[in-house]
Amino acid sequence: MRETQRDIIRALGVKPQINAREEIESRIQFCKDYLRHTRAKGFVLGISGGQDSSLGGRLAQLACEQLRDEGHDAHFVAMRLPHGVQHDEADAQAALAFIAPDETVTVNIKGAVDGLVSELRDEDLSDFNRGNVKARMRMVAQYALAADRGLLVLGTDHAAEAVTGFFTKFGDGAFDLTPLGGLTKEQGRELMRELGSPARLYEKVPTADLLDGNPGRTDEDELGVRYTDIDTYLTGGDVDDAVAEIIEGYYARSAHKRHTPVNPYESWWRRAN
Ligand SMILES: Nc1ncnc2c1ncn2[C@@H]1O[C@H](COP(=O)(O)OP(=O)(O)OC[C@H]2O[C@@H]([n+]3cccc(C(=O)O)c3)[C@H](O)[C@@H]2O)[C@@H](O)[C@H]1O
Ligand SMILES: Nc1ncnc2c1ncn2[C@@H]1O[C@H](COP(=O)(O)OP(=O)(O)OP(=O)(O)O)[C@@H](O)[C@H]1O
Ligand SMILES: [Mg+2]
Repeated sequence: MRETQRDIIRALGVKPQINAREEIESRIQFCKDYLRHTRAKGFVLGISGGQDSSLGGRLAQLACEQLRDEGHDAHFVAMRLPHGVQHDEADAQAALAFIAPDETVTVNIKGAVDGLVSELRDEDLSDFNRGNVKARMRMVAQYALAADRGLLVLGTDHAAEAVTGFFTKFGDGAFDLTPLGGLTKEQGRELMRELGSPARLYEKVPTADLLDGNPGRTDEDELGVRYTDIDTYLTGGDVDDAVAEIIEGYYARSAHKRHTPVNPYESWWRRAN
């Protein structure tokens, strides 16, 4: 195994193999423990129709149900946050049916995104940068609801995204806790199967779906590397040197996304590439 590969695996806490049932139970327990520790009243999470939020949402719903059975207050709010009309709304509805959340709240973020972009008076804001505004607007919506209801905001960050920094800083990268930390994409899929999810939710091609000009653009197309290769790398397997170098390049460039913002007392960034 490459030395950098070993360091990354350790830093992200990836296990080469998992027992899906045990992972489900420990991650639900983590959500329950954290909620009780903070005395918050439950969780909120944006539900897109993709694998990650379907998994995170179902784990959160199960955690809240178990807490209620144990006599505690706990409530899960699934947030639908379409930008206008979502091309794969049917998948989002299938995700909601699978999660069976205590409550669903829908906020169309398009008006807020358009309003902000027009106030910026930057006619040339690229589709790419506008996409990151969408991800941050979803964060704003979730935190507004969380504050109003005394909830915590869940994230869906996991090892296969953390390694490349493939998330919007302070957008979907902003959350109070993520139950999926350390998992590869395939391990997430194993948990979905174990939870009895419909196949369409975990067989769906991953997409950030942030571009007006290219709806449903696949993550793999944008990244230039396949999740199967990222997963192989993260579980200690061999990938082509060229692939490993792409992954390690992403990891180095995105270090700032895996740290709290720097201040004059910090020096980690001086040792980073
Ligand atoms: N070295 C450094 N130290 C501290 N801060 C640094 C920095 N370099 C950039 N920055 C800051 O970071 C900003 C760039 O980061 P960011 O705003 O995140 O933007 P960026 O990384 O350029 O774009 C986000 C990427 O994540 C993908 N994404 C987003 C959302 C969801 C998903 C998904 O999988 O569903 C994927 C998206 O498709 C895109 O490729 C810069 O504008 C700058 O403010
Ligand atoms: N249209 C949307 N409605 C609600 N939440 C969204 C939407 N798009 C993105 N999100 C939120 O942003 C998170 C990051 O998106 P990401 O694409 O990584 O996850 P996903 O869509 O759940 O799964 P996948 O990565 O397989 O597409 C989602 O997990 C979800 O919480
Ligand atoms: Mg997605």
